[in-house]
Amino acid sequence: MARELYDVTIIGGGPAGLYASFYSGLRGMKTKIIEYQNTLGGKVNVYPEKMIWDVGGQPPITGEKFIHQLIEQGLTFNPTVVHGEKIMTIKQTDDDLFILNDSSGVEHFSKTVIVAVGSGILKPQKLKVKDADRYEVSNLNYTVQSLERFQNKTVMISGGGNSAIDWANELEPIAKKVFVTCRKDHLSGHEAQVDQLMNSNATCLFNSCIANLVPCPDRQMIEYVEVLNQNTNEVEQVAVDEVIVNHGYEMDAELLQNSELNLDMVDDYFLDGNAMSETSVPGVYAAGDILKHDGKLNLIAGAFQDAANAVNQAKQFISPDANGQAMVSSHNDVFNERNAKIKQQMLQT
Ligand SMILES: Cc1cc2nc3c(=O)[nH]c(=O)nc-3n(C[C@H](O)[C@H](O)[C@H](O)COP(=O)(O)OP(=O)(O)OC[C@H]3O[C@@H](n4cnc5c(N)ncnc54)[C@H](O)[C@@H]3O)c2cc1C
Repeated sequence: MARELYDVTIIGGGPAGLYASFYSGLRGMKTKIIEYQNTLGGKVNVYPEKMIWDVGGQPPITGEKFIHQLIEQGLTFNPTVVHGEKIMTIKQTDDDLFILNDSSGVEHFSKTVIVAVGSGILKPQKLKVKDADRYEVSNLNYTVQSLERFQNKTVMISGGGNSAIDWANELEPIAKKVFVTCRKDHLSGHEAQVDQLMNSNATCLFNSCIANLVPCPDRQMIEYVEVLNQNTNEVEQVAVDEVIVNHGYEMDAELLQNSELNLDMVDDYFLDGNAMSETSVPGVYAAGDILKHDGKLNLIAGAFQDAANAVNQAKQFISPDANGQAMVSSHNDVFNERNAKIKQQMLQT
């Protein structure tokens, strides 16, 4: 089969990858996105019912609606989308093209690459307690797919980071009672969220962890959680309806470790880049959670800026005379026809 060459291939279809796809279309680049999951949206799929408040100009919106908007925008210029394939390696040819090998053995050819793999393939860190996996089909949760499930329930959340705090704050007003068990003597999250939680009716059990899950008589569900206080060695039994575990994600670093490129890394996982989204390999750019640089903003808003910078760099890598930045969208010819249509619709309503 003849190889089809793309200007840019984006690995990862989360917020960074989808915005990069929009922006590269805006810059007239032939674009492909390759996503391991069968759905786009990245990590936001972990929190479809959480309200997102901190994307500029965007009123509070659920994760699910936000994903729809991201996808609609990301596919504006009809990029090629490959679902359900994991990119295993990236290599560079003698004529300075990139070949990306996917898990089915297919090779993808590209002039530039944008790595937007976030925290890699999402694998939640499991609760390391005897028989925990048995309750994954009943009341042990690693994600919150529906708030309704927790309404008027007693919920034990294990974890002291941003995700655990976010879920505790989301669930506290609707649950009967929220407990948070945290190994440290403090919560490690954004100040406002920590303050909100500490001033709520949720009970935070510090210096403690889940030591044991006690099942109902039929052994199908967790009835009690045994919480161990690591300072006193006392064990408290808490009756629960649901348990949520937020111990972070295992980071799948295979792609960058297996690739035959001299990519500089941070902490053996992240790409050590700069504020222009460049990596140590010309032609390979990065955006979103995978990229570290001095001005990094670890939010969706930061992923968007990285993505636009990555695309602008990729454009100049291919065409050194191209502008360093795209024009603002209202001045961009590619939108003329679409703007006219939208204005016509506005006049008709
Ligand atoms: C519970 C929770 C709540 C959050 N709330 C907020 C919030 O309110 N506001 C905010 O701004 N941010 C929030 N965040 C952070 C935000 O979700 C991330 O910053 C954002 O998703 C990063 O986008 P990304 O595209 O870089 O990575 P991701 O969203 O992680 O997407 C990366 C994609 O790459 C794919 N991928 C990985 N490896 C490969 C491979 N080898 N081949 C093919 N595909 C691959 C993955 O499957 C994934 O779909 C929250 C995060 C969590 C966990």
